[in-house]
Amino acid sequence: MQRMLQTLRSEIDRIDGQIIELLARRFAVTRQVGQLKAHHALPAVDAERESAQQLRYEQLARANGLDPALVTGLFRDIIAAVVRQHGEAITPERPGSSQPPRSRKDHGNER
Ligand SMILES: C=C(O[C@@H]1C=C(C(=O)O)C=C[C@H]1O)C(=O)O
Repeated sequence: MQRMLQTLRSEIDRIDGQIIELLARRFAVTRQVGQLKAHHALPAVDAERESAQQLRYEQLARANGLDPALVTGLFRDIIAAVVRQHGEAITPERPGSSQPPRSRKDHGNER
Protein backbone atom coordinates (compact mmCIF):
# COMPACT_ATOMS: atom_id res chain seq x y z
CA MET A 1 0.00 0.00 0.00
CA GLN A 2 2.89 2.44 0.86
CA ARG A 3 4.47 1.76 -2.51
CA MET A 4 1.20 2.39 -4.33
CA LEU A 5 0.71 5.65 -2.40
CA GLN A 6 4.24 6.75 -3.29
CA THR A 7 3.68 5.99 -6.97
CA LEU A 8 0.41 7.90 -7.03
CA ARG A 9 1.94 10.86 -5.20
CA SER A 10 4.83 10.97 -7.66
CA GLU A 11 2.27 11.16 -10.45
CA ILE A 12 0.47 14.00 -8.62
CA ASP A 13 3.79 15.89 -8.24
CA ARG A 14 4.54 15.44 -11.94
CA ILE A 15 1.09 16.75 -12.91
CA ASP A 16 1.39 19.69 -10.47
CA GLY A 17 4.71 20.58 -12.10
CA GLN A 18 3.03 20.59 -15.51
CA ILE A 19 0.16 22.75 -14.26
CA ILE A 20 2.65 25.29 -12.87
CA GLU A 21 4.67 25.32 -16.10
CA LEU A 22 1.49 25.91 -18.11
CA LEU A 23 0.44 28.66 -15.71
CA ALA A 24 3.83 30.36 -16.17
CA ARG A 25 3.37 30.13 -19.96
CA ARG A 26 -0.10 31.66 -19.65
CA PHE A 27 1.31 34.56 -17.58
CA ALA A 28 4.07 35.08 -20.15
CA VAL A 29 1.40 35.51 -22.86
CA THR A 30 -0.90 37.71 -20.76
CA ARG A 31 2.13 39.90 -19.92
CA GLN A 32 2.47 40.54 -23.65
CA VAL A 33 -1.25 41.40 -23.84
CA GLY A 34 -0.69 43.81 -20.91
CA GLN A 35 2.18 45.53 -22.74
CA LEU A 36 0.07 45.82 -25.89
CA LYS A 37 -2.81 47.32 -23.88
CA ALA A 38 -0.47 49.76 -22.09
CA HIS A 39 0.99 50.83 -25.42
CA HIS A 40 -2.45 51.50 -26.90
CA ALA A 41 -3.92 52.95 -23.69
CA LEU A 42 -6.54 50.19 -23.47
CA PRO A 43 -8.22 49.23 -20.17
CA ALA A 44 -6.78 46.27 -18.23
CA VAL A 45 -10.15 44.49 -18.02
CA ASP A 46 -12.16 43.19 -20.98
CA ALA A 47 -15.47 42.10 -19.44
CA GLU A 48 -16.85 40.75 -22.73
CA ARG A 49 -13.83 38.50 -23.24
CA GLU A 50 -14.03 37.32 -19.63
CA SER A 51 -17.74 36.40 -20.04
CA ALA A 52 -16.94 34.34 -23.13
CA GLN A 53 -14.06 32.63 -21.28
CA GLN A 54 -16.33 31.87 -18.31
CA LEU A 55 -18.77 30.01 -20.60
CA ARG A 56 -15.89 28.13 -22.19
CA TYR A 57 -14.43 27.13 -18.81
CA GLU A 58 -17.83 25.79 -17.73
CA GLN A 59 -18.19 23.76 -20.93
CA LEU A 60 -14.64 22.40 -20.71
CA ALA A 61 -15.11 21.55 -17.03
CA ARG A 62 -18.28 19.56 -17.78
CA ALA A 63 -16.67 17.83 -20.78
CA ASN A 64 -13.83 16.72 -18.48
CA GLY A 65 -16.03 15.60 -15.59
CA LEU A 66 -15.04 18.50 -13.33
CA ASP A 67 -17.13 20.81 -11.18
CA PRO A 68 -17.67 23.99 -13.25
CA ALA A 69 -17.68 26.10 -10.06
CA LEU A 70 -14.23 24.79 -9.13
CA VAL A 71 -12.79 25.52 -12.57
CA THR A 72 -14.34 28.97 -12.94
CA GLY A 73 -13.19 29.82 -9.38
CA LEU A 74 -9.59 28.88 -10.22
CA PHE A 75 -9.65 30.99 -13.36
CA ARG A 76 -11.29 33.89 -11.51
CA ASP A 77 -8.22 34.05 -9.25
CA ILE A 78 -5.80 33.69 -12.17
CA ILE A 79 -7.52 36.38 -14.25
CA ALA A 80 -7.70 38.73 -11.24
CA ALA A 81 -3.90 38.39 -10.88
CA VAL A 82 -3.47 39.09 -14.61
CA VAL A 83 -5.63 42.20 -14.40
CA ARG A 84 -3.63 43.46 -11.38
CA GLN A 85 -0.43 43.01 -13.40
CA HIS A 86 -1.99 44.88 -16.33
CA GLY A 87 -2.91 47.69 -13.95
CA GLU A 88 0.75 47.89 -12.90
CA ALA A 89 1.89 47.90 -16.54
CA ILE A 90 -0.57 50.69 -17.38
CA THR A 91 0.45 52.72 -14.28
CA PRO A 92 4.20 52.03 -14.18
CA GLU A 93 4.89 54.46 -11.30
CA ARG A 94 3.10 54.61 -7.99
CA PRO A 95 1.92 58.17 -7.25
CA GLY A 96 4.32 60.06 -4.99
CA SER A 97 7.07 57.49 -5.41
CA SER A 98 10.24 57.60 -7.42
CA GLN A 99 10.61 53.84 -7.01
CA PRO A 100 9.27 51.52 -9.71
CA PRO A 101 6.48 49.20 -8.51
CA ARG A 102 7.64 45.98 -6.92
CA SER A 103 7.13 42.89 -9.04
CA ARG A 104 4.69 40.21 -7.93
CA LYS A 105 7.73 38.00 -7.29
CA ASP A 106 8.82 40.39 -4.52
CA HIS A 107 5.37 40.31 -2.94
CA GLY A 108 5.62 36.54 -2.67
CA ASN A 109 8.66 36.87 -0.41
CA GLU A 110 6.79 38.80 2.26
CA ARG A 111 5.89 37.10 5.54
C1 LIG B 1 -5.40 38.91 -21.11
C2 LIG B 1 -6.36 39.84 -21.26
O1 LIG B 1 -6.67 40.78 -20.24
C3 LIG B 1 -7.55 40.45 -19.15
C4 LIG B 1 -7.21 39.10 -18.63
C5 LIG B 1 -7.79 38.00 -19.18
C6 LIG B 1 -7.20 36.62 -18.97
O2 LIG B 1 -6.33 36.46 -18.10
O3 LIG B 1 -7.59 35.69 -19.71
C7 LIG B 1 -8.95 38.14 -19.97
C8 LIG B 1 -9.51 39.34 -20.20
C9 LIG B 1 -8.98 40.62 -19.65
O4 LIG B 1 -9.84 41.08 -18.63
C10 LIG B 1 -7.12 40.00 -22.51
O5 LIG B 1 -7.80 41.02 -22.68
O6 LIG B 1 -7.04 39.09 -23.36
